[in-house]
Amino acid sequence: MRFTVVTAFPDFVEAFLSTSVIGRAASSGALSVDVVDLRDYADGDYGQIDDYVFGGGGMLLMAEPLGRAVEAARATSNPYVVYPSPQGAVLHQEMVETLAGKEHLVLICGRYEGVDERFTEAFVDLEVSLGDFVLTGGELPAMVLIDAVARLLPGVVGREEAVEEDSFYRGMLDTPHYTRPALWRGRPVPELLVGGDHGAIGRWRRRQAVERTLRRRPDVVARASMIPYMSHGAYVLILADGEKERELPLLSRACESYGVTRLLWASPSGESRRSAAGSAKTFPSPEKALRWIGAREKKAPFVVGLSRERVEGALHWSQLKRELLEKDLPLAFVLGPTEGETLEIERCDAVLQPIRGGSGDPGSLSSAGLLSVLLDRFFGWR
Ligand SMILES: C[S@@+](CC[C@H](N)C(=O)[O-])C[C@H]1O[C@@H](n2cnc3c(N)ncnc32)[C@H](O)[C@@H]1O
Repeated sequence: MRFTVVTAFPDFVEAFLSTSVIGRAASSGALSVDVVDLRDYADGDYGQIDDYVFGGGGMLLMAEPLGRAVEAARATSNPYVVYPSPQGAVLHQEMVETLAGKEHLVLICGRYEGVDERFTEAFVDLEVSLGDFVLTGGELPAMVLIDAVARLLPGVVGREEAVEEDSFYRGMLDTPHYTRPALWRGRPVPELLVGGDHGAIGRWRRRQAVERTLRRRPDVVARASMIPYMSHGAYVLILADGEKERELPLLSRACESYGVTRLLWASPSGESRRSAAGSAKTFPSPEKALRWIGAREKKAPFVVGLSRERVEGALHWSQLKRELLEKDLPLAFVLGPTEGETLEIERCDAVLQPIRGGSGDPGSLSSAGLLSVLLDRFFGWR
């Protein structure tokens, strides 16, 4: 992957490259960084790159030198141009992952009042902010972007799994970490971590990650997949009807894609539709299906109903997601019958608000469509 940093202060960026892990990765060839001096694209001997803001104010980087610098980068590739700016979208890990998929990033370092708006309109693909505060220049944000993107590239940081365990990689914050000594100023390391039971350590870490995310950044939970953090299985129970019977292969594929433990199929009328159920496990009634989950998990499942109609007390999915992570129980999503009959709410521990598209009509989505949206909200990650 290639980065081009366009800056009026190349020494600042060069110093970072000569000392950091990222700099070493650049010299080993894992990535390449060109630092471009904006003055090389200025007019005249003096190399003017900035001027006064029209209408009053401080200085601004001029559009022409910036435009020429990007055009020079474009002569060799088709780069994606990023302008770090306090007015951009606030940077987060998913954005970093998207940027890591580009072949060539050109990073434009603003200074003074920023850059001429016409340059942004004509050349910039994305404006990115580090947060709601103002720095003196874009060099630090450019270095932050290079660092965050580069550590996702193979061979840049030593142990690749470490990247996958970091905060936000799978949506949750990282677990707490400890090193020697095992007792420091009267504070011991959690005992389980010094024993060698890696299964128990894994479970403890996942639980810690969930608890600290719920405590510190509950907003992040909406973007995380629950599956890697659940101590029990996640089941989908379909209450059979004609539409779902036709859609069974799609329902089944959605469950597989999102890592559902088992798809269960129950006929509310009590008759067994074994022939229709395919890979799903068939039960003559929803109660029997839920009891089967309880016996398998050694704990009764938390039953969540999805209804197409508005039900009093129904929960928003993001609120329910936080509650489910807190409870850490086996989970059964129940997809109710399509028409007529409503899901028997008393069987459920919680009911979700209906999934609505822009038209506001949940009836226009197929059962497989509804299930996919539901699974993506709880088990997908962004
Ligand atoms: C002093 S700032 C300009 C601020 C600009 N007048 C404004 O209020 O939006 C100079 C440069 O620093 C960089 N910068 C400052 N704060 C930033 C932030 N929070 N995120 C990303 N870049 C930032 C930008 O490249 C910006 O052009």
